[in-house]
Amino acid sequence: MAVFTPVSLDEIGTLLDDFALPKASAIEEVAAGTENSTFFVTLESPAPNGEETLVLTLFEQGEAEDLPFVIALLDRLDAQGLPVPGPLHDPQGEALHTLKGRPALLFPRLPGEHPNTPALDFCQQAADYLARQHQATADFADKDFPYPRPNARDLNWLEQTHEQVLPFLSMGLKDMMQGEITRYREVFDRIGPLPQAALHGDLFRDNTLFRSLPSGRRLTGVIDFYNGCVGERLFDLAILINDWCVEDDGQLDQKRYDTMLAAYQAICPFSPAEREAWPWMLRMTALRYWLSRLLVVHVEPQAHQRIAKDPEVYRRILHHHIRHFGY
Ligand SMILES: Nc1ncnc2c1ncn2[C@@H]1O[C@H](COP(=O)(O)OP(=O)(O)OP(=O)(O)O)[C@@H](O)[C@H]1O
Ligand SMILES: N[C@@H](CCO)C(=O)O
Repeated sequence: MAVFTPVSLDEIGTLLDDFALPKASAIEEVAAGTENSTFFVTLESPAPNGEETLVLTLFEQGEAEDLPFVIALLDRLDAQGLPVPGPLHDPQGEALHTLKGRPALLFPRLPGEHPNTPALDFCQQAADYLARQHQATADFADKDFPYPRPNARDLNWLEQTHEQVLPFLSMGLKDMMQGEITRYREVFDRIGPLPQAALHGDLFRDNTLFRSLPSGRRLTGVIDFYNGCVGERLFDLAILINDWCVEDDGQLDQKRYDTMLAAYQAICPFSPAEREAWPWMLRMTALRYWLSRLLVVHVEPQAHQRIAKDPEVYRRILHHHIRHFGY
């Protein structure tokens, strides 16, 4: 289940006219994805930039006010030559339109497949990409940057939200969650500010595309920037590593971990504060997903029609990090 708002060929025709694009010959609902309605749109003839298939996304989660940030971020990364779907702009320069009462964006369809097994060359390229994104967007954290979007899933959010899931946890897990959050506050207040940039905010394997080319397997797409925000670079790197380097039983794959840390730090070396914060950030982002998944399962299952992912996976990852990195 991924399309919450169906769209017909006639309905998309109006939108394509607004972008001065050729008509659509086919529209296909995309089955993956859990938050927005996504379609592949085949054009009758190639668009002026050569695209023959576009992606149409209708935003279902009421985040329209955040889309100018996402558009600015994708425009920047696209201009830097990073493998992201730069949103299409109409002849007036506007990317954001409305279709069926929903905010709508059109993107090029990037080639490639989501990687199931995170082979080392995939890990290296994903971490290299993330460092390049952070390097290209340090100015997004400037106070007067025109599109502010603070991290909505940071420590403040953990502190404010976690009580909602406590009734659904055993005594032991309740203590663990509360104890962890208290410790994060102590540690991060003591360490002080960390370098910031524009974050992807959710760089899981299923938000990347890879393709086999004559030159080898290449990262051809990074997608789903809707958790994009300004925040601490380490927060993004820890999300990446927790998904790419940890098995579902919570065990860390040391080779993948070393590969990703080395690839990231080749471009964005850790500051002393980041070195100290790193194991805590791995724990905090594991707890961030344990909590967000618990919220979807227990607190807000109907509110957003969202498809629940297993919170236990991230509970196990957090347990691993606590054992592995200690206090
Ligand atoms: N530009 C693109 N090029 C190729 N495929 C794309 C593109 N954008 C989206 N897709 C495909 O559509 C699927 C859903 O897109 P997306 O991840 O943005 O949706 P979502 O509902 O926000 O999902 P989730 O938050 O669960 O990852 C992706 O998994 C991918 O297969
Ligand atoms: N990547 C998220 C879902 C999309 O926000 C998760 O795995 O919980």
